[in-house]
Amino acid sequence: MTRIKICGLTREADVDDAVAAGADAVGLVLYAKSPRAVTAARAGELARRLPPFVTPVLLFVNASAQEVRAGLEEVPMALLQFHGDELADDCASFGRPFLRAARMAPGFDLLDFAARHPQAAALLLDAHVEGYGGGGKAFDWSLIPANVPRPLVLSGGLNPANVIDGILHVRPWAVDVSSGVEAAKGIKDAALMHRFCEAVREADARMADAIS
Ligand SMILES: O=C(O)c1ccccc1N[C@@H]1O[C@H](COP(=O)(O)O)[C@@H](O)[C@H]1O
Repeated sequence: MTRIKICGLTREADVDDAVAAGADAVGLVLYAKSPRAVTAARAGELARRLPPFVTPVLLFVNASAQEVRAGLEEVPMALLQFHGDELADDCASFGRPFLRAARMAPGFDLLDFAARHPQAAALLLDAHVEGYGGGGKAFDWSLIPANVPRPLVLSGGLNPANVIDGILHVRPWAVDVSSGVEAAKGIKDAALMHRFCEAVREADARMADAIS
């Protein structure tokens, strides 16, 4: 079953709608330059709405250790997502599992990147965009080598219309979406979140059919 993360939530209603749609994880962006940025305190408020078995993810871009710790004080059980130029040892220094974003572009060596980030729980594959992420841009999935030795989270420009193809092509552990389920930057659309999650389940059903 492909796990689903919906990222960039800023409002209580969007958190509730993401959970109702079937999200396994919700992302809270602690990066001041993002249009989806929330403060650590706000991330705490939003994360405390989550029911059991839905994971809060705190997203950072080149944050200081102090900023990461401030986020963890508010959301102690968070999974971390490092989406900038962070060093491997720094990502691992908080004693929490983390996703390490790789910025996919022609010539990028994902196998080398995986080897340089051995402690990452999973590699999150995003398109190389200005501003680090959340750009709504897909990358060429054929750039992903076979046998990357880590669970993969496919992201970058996913939406209800292309996520089935993405899953069937990449077979990731999870998918992550932000722009593709928004009514406006930082404002999620409940119907699009539902359609996205339904599409993921459809992809899973097609993969199960192909096996049987
Ligand atoms: O969401 C943001 O604003 C953001 C800012 C800086 C780095 C990452 C960000 N979001 C992540 O970007 C990818 C792709 O998002 P999209 O679906 O293409 O909009 C996703 O992993 C978000 O978690």
